[in-house]
Amino acid sequence: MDIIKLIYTHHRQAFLQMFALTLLSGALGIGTLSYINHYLLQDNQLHGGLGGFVLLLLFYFVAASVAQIQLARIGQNFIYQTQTQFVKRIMDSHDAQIQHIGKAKILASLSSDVRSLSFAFTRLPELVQGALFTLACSLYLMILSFKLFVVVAILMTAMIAGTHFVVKRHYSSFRQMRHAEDDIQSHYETTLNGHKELKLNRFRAERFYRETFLPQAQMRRDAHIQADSYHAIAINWGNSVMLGAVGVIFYLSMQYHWASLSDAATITMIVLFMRAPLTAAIGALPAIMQSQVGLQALKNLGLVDYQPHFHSDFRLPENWQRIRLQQITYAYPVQGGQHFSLQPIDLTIERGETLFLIGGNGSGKSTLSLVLSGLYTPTSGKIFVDDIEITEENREAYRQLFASVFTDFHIFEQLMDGMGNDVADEQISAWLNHLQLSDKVKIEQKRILNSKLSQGQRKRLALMIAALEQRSIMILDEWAADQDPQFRRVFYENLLPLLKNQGYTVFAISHDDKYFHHAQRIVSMKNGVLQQLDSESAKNVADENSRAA
Ligand SMILES: Nc1ncnc2c1ncn2[C@@H]1O[C@H](COP(=O)(O)OP(=O)(O)OP(=O)(O)O)[C@@H](O)[C@H]1O
Repeated sequence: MDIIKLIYTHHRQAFLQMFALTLLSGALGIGTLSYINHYLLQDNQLHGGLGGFVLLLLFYFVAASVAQIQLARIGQNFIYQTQTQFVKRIMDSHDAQIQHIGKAKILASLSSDVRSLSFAFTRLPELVQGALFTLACSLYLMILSFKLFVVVAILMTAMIAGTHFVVKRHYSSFRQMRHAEDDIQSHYETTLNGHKELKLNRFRAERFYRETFLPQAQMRRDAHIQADSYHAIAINWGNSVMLGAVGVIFYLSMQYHWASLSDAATITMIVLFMRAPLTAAIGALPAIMQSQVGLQALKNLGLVDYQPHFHSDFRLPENWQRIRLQQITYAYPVQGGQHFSLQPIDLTIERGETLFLIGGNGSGKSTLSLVLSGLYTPTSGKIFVDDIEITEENREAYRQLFASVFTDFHIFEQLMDGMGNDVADEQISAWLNHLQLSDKVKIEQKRILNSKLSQGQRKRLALMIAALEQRSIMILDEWAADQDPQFRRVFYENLLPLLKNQGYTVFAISHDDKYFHHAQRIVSMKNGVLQQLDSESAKNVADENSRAA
């Protein structure tokens, strides 16, 4: 199974430890049974054997407990590793891939697949223990009575074959369940993100609930019931065969003298002793199969492999002078028969300039800013920093030149500069002043304490966070769109010049034609085609866009 291979390849030490511990507790269990048969079931040895028996029992208790505790420790470490590595892999994956997969699928994987993998790992010892116990017990049985061993082996084969038959059906239920999980996660998100709309329109709420959500929830419930039913059948089939074996052993021993009474009692004990681990092994199968489905779902996400480091060794010159885009294109994957692509773009950005990108809705402005920042890898064309071409080796270092406020920005409460160091309190209060947030935002130990602000205020906070990073180039995607007219003016007339004076290169997407004269240079985007403009033609483009709107 892939899951066992994965654990063995990536967690070999833990797996071998677990195997050895399981073996030890199994061997001690069998040893105890053999002791009972050899000493306690023989009348003449009874007195001499009791002390040794107590010692052996004590040893079994201590060793089995230590093994179990150790197994729990290994299991929890595995869960910790799986969860933390998954989050790091999300961080390292390409932004375009994350957008393509979608939040709902990733969250479903985090909550369902990572958990099922971890759960399988903790159940794996039971499977291994069950298999080892069965093997060891069979060997011991063979020594006691070969004929009874053959009978038990036939019954066990029937049991395993029956279980296998049921388990195969079980697997398809898991695949159905996992499929429903993605949809349900996305419906949870819709319920929370669209809460206001659903509250205001109860008919929409009712239709969403009845027509979209309930069918998926029902499908998941039915698949669960089916899976649980198969599981119950497998367990009870196993139990029944084992109990049947006890009856058959006594019957054959008493009626046909295949074994003495004491051997029959020991064989029965062995069979009953085997029952618990074997039932546990069968019980572990669903978790292991579920993890197999989870493992496939995780693979399908296409995240990059786990890397422990955060930084590449590559550094670009801090005093770079120009960034040059040469024949850059970017094509989104085809969706519903349509797909947008940037046409070959040539653009040079000089260090320290303030450049505006304008254009109508859907023309490709945000796409270009994402390509420029290195978050999207161009489909074709080249990017140069001075004369250094940006490739896979230095793309990570290239991204470190940028700070941004995109339209879907996130506010991180911890304030830091672009190298991850604390920023001076004076710088923080200066930016709070510039952004007229001093009375609104409380900061303690370089942490923002109240980020529950209006949308316009949150965007000001995002600008402060980006500015404090002191990266050489700043991308602002329609930053002023949520600002009131007074602060919009402050932004264009005071803040942009301030950023320029502080040495920032600003790449701003803007629809505010009133302020176009504050740009040193304006470029316009139309249907993915980029055009350089003077401020007069920029005004004409803006007029055209507003007439079209
Ligand atoms: N993740 C995506 N997958 C596929 N197509 C996309 C994706 N994101 C955007 N697009 C398409 O790319 C085109 C350009 O989108 P983009 O967001 O770059 O436009 P924009 O100029 O920034 O628009 P706006 O002014 O409305 O923000 C749009 O037509 C859109 O349908």
